[in-house]
Amino acid sequence: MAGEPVNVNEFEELARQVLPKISYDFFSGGAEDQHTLKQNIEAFRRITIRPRILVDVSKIDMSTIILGHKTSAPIIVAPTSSHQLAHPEGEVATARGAAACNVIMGVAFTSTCTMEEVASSCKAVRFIQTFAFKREITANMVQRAERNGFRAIILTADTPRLGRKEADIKNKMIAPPFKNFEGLISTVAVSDKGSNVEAYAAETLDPSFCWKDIAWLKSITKLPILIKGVLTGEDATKAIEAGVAGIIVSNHGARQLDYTPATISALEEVVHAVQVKVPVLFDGGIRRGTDIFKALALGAKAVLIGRPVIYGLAAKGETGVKQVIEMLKNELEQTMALAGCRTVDDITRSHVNTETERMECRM
Ligand SMILES: Cc1cc2nc3c(=O)[nH]c(=O)nc-3n(C[C@H](O)[C@H](O)[C@H](O)COP(=O)(O)O)c2cc1C
Ligand SMILES: CC(C)CC(=O)C(=O)O
Repeated sequence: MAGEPVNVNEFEELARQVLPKISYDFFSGGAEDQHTLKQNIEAFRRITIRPRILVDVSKIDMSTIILGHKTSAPIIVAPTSSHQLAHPEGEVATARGAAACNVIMGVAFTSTCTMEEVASSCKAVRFIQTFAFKREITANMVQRAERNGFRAIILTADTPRLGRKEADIKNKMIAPPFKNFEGLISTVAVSDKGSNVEAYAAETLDPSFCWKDIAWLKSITKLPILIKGVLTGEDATKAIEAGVAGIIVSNHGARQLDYTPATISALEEVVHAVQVKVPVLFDGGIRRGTDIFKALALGAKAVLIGRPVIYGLAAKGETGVKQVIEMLKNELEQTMALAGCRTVDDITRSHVNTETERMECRM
């Protein structure tokens, strides 16, 4: 690619050039046929924007408040693992990039820098992400999150076991050391059969964890809990009953169950079930400011960005993370101006048309 990247897709190309194939495959891949992986992006293309003209857009304000924290834009860095496979400074560089843009940083417990290292590296508002781990691991995570100033817990609930990413199996992907587990689990044996990430999962996850166990998690922490991986109205209702502080509509970047819907197609069902009782956040396939605009129009309070941030990190470290977030912010600002929305609250359902409305027009 000639010259500097002008959009986040071009950062993916830069990352592909600098990363070893095994790492690029790990970051970019999805489960099995990767049908949902493609749909997460394709489904955005089927939504059109209904702009309004002659609105005073001389000043655009993208700021918003998420769980009481003011951010410069409705953008959160999604919790993703293994950042040192992308860049030696790992999650510390990512968090600094997020802090520079004044957006919230999601830190995966399966990070390659420790929670403590990330916490002391920058002033970003940080949320810690955990899986349904065995209880002793969760209890340790909660204590450390509270001690280190994390502001919320993201419970990723779509992973009772690991999705099958066939590229990782073929490549015999070796997970980097997940330092937060030190002292909590025995050293994970390297499997010669395929990805050793599975060995980690088997040793740490508790597949019997279910809705009633959220009461236990709530009993051991004062931090608000966001539940990540909700794709249906039924589960959104259960999440509200369980008393979560927010819901993240996500299919884990299409890395868990293939043939789940594109997340943007599942968003409205969840938003309707939630009835504004808690904020609904969204991730999966956001590559443009127009995608953020569409997700907000369909009811999301903010979006999480996964792979583009990793690609920025791989290409240029902290600077790349910052550039990716700034690009998305600039594109959102441009979209808001051209669609006639001065603030994020001005973006409404009537600013987009989905396939459903287009079908109705034809009838
Ligand atoms: C390489 C990679 C690692 C991930 N690791 C985690 C993780 O540790 N915990 C988690 O909840 N989600 C994880 N995710 C999912 C992201 O949080 C997010 O849901 C997804 O990346 C959003 O889709 P996008 O990549 O299209 O933006 C991971 C995603 C990727 C691509
Ligand atoms: C270590 C893995 C379980 C991280 C993850 O969630 C993923 O790779 O999708």
